[in-house]
Amino acid sequence: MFTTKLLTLALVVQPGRVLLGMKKRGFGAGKWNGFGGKLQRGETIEQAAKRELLEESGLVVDSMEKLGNIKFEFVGETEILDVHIFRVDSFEGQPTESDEMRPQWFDLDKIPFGQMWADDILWFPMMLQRKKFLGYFKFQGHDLIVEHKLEEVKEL
Ligand SMILES: CNc1nc2c(ncn2C)c(=O)[nH]1
Repeated sequence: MFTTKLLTLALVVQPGRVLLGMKKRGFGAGKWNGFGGKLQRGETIEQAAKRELLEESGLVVDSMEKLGNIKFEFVGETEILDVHIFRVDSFEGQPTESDEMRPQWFDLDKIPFGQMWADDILWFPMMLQRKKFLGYFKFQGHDLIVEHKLEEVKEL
């Protein structure tokens, strides 16, 4: 009954700040988010995360760690979004606007959670503390969380 779509999400973190992108079109347009998207045929999740970051921000990953996995359900829809979340601590290049994303650095005490997906404020602190986490969020529309689970885990 449910199908699953694998997606990647990469958060680029430097001391005291995080890079977010303003999504310019498509799913989640108008929200600040990390960088990511779907896997191409034959790609691993890690390869897709690196490719999507390069395509959407112009940055080449030097080091990246898998920190989270969140499954999203939307009431009335049968496709589960299975989002694999990575933290990027070192990269090459300069953040560059793409068709999809307008990148901007945010101080960690000024993250625009009010203009992000409603779940982000709940798991960002774990990602910033390098904690590993598993989550499940059920959304009603794109703004209301009607159910969720979020736990720190030792291993993903
Ligand atoms: C539904 N909440 C949510 N969805 C996302 C996110 N990143 C990519 N996608 C598809 C996110 O942070 N929250």
